[in-house]
Amino acid sequence: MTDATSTPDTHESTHVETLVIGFGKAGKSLAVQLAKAGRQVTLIEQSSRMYGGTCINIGCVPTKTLVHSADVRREAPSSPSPEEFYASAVERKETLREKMNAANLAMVETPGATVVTGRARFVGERTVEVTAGEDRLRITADNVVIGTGATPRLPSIEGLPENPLEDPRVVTSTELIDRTELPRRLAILGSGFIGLEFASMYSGFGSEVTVIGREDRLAPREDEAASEAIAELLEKQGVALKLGRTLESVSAGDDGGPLTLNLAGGDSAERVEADVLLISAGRIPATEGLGLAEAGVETDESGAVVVDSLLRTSAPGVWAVGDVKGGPQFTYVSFDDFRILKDQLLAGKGESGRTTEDRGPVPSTTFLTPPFSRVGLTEREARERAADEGWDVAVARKKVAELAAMPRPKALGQTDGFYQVVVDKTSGRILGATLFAVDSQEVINLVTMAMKHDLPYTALRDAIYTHPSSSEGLNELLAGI
Ligand SMILES: Cc1cc2nc3c(=O)[nH]c(=O)nc-3n(C[C@H](O)[C@H](O)[C@H](O)COP(=O)(O)OP(=O)(O)OC[C@H]3O[C@@H](n4cnc5c(N)ncnc54)[C@H](O)[C@@H]3O)c2cc1C
Ligand SMILES: NC(=O)c1ccc[n+]([C@@H]2O[C@H](COP(=O)([O-])OP(=O)(O)OC[C@H]3O[C@@H](n4cnc5c(N)ncnc54)[C@H](O)[C@@H]3O)[C@@H](O)[C@H]2O)c1
Repeated sequence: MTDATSTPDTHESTHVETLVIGFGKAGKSLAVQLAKAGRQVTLIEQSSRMYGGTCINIGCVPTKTLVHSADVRREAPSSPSPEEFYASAVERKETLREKMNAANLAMVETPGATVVTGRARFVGERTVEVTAGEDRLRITADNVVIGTGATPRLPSIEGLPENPLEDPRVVTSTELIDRTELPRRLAILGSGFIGLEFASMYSGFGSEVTVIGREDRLAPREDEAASEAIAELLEKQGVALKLGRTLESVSAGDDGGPLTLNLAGGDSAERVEADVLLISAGRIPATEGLGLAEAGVETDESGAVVVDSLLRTSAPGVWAVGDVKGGPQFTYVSFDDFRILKDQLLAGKGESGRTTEDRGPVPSTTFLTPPFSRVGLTEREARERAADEGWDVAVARKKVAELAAMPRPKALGQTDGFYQVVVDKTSGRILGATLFAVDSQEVINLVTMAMKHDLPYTALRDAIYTHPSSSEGLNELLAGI
């Protein structure tokens, strides 16, 4: 086999040192790093459209490209028409996706690394069969890394086909962002990361958006004030929220007309008409049909590959990285998994022996406008644990509009949201932060860094920040403690 992209040859078989299944963040980073270190690695990806994985093709980057376009539209809604604007935004997204896909492939096309395009399935211990059309390739390996990611959870919905995506009016995020027609009425089932980001984004593009959430409030793990602030923002953007509701059934008709969604819960049954229904009900580990039992790889009840803190599975010489192992589904977690594995596979080269326990607090951002960012504990969680931990919990909270010494949001005309930092006054320790503001996807990393390195809140309070910036709000906010 050569160091080039290939599709499987009929019934060929080969042995490699390291086999990586899935061209995602962890998989590709590992393949490149191993090859650079003079190792032989084969990377299998089921679709050329997915070179580079979920994040760059159907996830983070294309969606945030569209979020940006939607923000531009919100600012200047006059011309062209919403439909034309949206079609050009999708084209812009697609141009970037194609470039990034090609750049990712080029990055892996390096001596020592081989990309095989086909679907992998274990047929024995550290033995995989790759299928592409009629062709089959059997590969045995010393080390196997499973990085197949996750796929959308598709609940069965009365009135829709068993696979709801067979109805062209029903989509997941993957299909929706490829369509150049702007849905006039978009209903969204699920109010997690994708549900909220798409609600904000499509309202910006000009769709009439309805979110159906089964919990009584948005982001139910957050403090109530945060849930209320998110709801207020979305309603201000024109999004209709149907919370504490379940989708009982859909009257679909087969004339291609609108869907009627029948909701239960709340005070009374309700109907919502929609041209497109987006299902964003979570993503499940992509292990179906992977033959894990034949490889001796254990999975849990959700289908996730069970791993230890070194990401080792129950099968010797087999690891799992990224979304497929369950837990938080973020590109940066997948990248950290790569670090953990690199240390093991390059052992003896002065690497540090990182484990999942070394991660420290992991932040997140939901890309609303403005973005909603979180790290560590909420106020409620901190107060619940205060007695046991001996914390004297203090909370600094200010609306963005009231942070007098932070003019950047005012300069951008975007003063929605708030800053909140929760601390233990006795030790000065930062317990958590909720930043719902312009630039919060950046500022949250600053707070995370301080938490990871046990800096007291006074370090953030007394730091010198550039001006005008969104970090400097921490000077004023934390002075209030
Ligand atoms: C709409 C959306 C928006 C998101 N936005 C963000 C965000 O803003 N920030 C963030 O951090 N995260 C975001 N995420 C989550 C993030 O994309 C994932 O957590 C991350 O990409 C997972 O990477 P991974 O390494 O697990 O594998 P993936 O990148 O998912 O790659 C797995 C690859 O394996 C391939 N594969 C699967 N099965 C097989 C098989 N049997 N044989 C061969 N190949 C196979 C797949 O085709 C895929 O390319 C988003 C996700 C979605 C869906
Ligand atoms: N900005 C980001 O970092 C970002 C953006 C998008 C996606 N992601 C990642 O992608 C993953 C998938 O996103 P998601 O929004 O699909 O999942 P999610 O887990 O964030 O939210 C799922 C939502 O669907 C609801 N739900 C689950 N089952 C349901 C059912 N049967 N019927 C109705 N509702 C149901 C849940 O209550 C929840 O509100 C997330 O976990 C996240 O880690 C991250």
